[in-house]
Amino acid sequence: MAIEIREVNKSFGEAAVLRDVSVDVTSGSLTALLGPSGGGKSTLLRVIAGLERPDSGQVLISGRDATRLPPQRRGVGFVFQHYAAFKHMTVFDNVAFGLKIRKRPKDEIRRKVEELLELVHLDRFAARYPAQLSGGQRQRMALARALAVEPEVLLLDEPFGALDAQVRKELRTWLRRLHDEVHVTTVFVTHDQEEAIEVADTIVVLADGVVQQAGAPGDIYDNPASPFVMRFLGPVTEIGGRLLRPHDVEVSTEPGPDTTPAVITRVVRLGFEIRVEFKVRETGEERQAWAQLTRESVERIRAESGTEIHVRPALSAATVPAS
Ligand SMILES: Nc1ncnc2c1ncn2[C@@H]1O[C@H](COP(=O)(O)OP(=O)(O)OP(=O)(O)O)[C@@H](O)[C@H]1O
Repeated sequence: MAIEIREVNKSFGEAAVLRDVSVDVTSGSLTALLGPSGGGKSTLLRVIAGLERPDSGQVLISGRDATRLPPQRRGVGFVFQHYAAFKHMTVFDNVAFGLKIRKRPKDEIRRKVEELLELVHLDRFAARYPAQLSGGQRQRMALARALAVEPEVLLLDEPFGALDAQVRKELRTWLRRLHDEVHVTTVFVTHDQEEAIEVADTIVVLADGVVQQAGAPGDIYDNPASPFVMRFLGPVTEIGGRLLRPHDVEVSTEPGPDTTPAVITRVVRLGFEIRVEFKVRETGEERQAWAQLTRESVERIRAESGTEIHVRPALSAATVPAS
């Protein structure tokens, strides 16, 4: 089910939180709303859900104007960061809840819940209570509960936000796989660019209430529309007044066309990749920059502190003006 957000504006008092936001979410896709804190991600998700009414603009779900529909008539399921499970109910009953209030036949409920618990790898935990689950298991239960009523759209607000880094990583891989199995149109909010790049088909970068860029993760990473997006999506360094990815810096011991002289200040070995920090002298000023190199290239140029080098953006590098 496709979602179209058309020129949505939303203010709280004087503060404009969404400004002319237009986003297309393709049917069956997994879309990340990515951006810094306070950028408007949750508000946009709540507008899609029907929990906030936009001041102007439209939300179309499957081509139908849903702007004024109440949440329960939009066919959307939600999972929020601090998911409130029913503590007095077992995992099975938590997942069955939405089906019970819809008065589905008992047999159907059992079949459905068992199938979902298997899908989220909680089949062995059906009889437990939420307090007896780990944080990651509880989030998976929340997803199973949201999926139980077969929503056409699944909205996840920082679904793994409260969990530690290791569990987050496991759950993102798992979410991707789950999505590949069930194909429900999913929109999730995250401020973690790695999470967005790894999981999503499409990333919408939202900051200051404005869509800064939208596209496939690879496109946004390689062709950022602005210095802001470039910095937000990954590491950057600056050479010759341009921002580029540190793995796109070419380092040589000889000067060449368009190279800038530099002196290595530090070599940091992080496994296969090596971070080479250097001082560049440009227009009479000294600045720090760095390159991410492989072991081979570091050996080739005999990089160590004090080595004189010449740097330039690789020919294939995507760069944006630094300011
Ligand atoms: N109900 C509300 N009343 C007043 N201001 C609000 C309300 N909801 C959100 N805001 C403000 O709107 C702005 C955007 O908030 P929102 O939660 O959408 O951002 P976000 O990008 O999701 O941030 P975070 O990652 O911190 O959750 C913030 O400045 C916030 O304080």
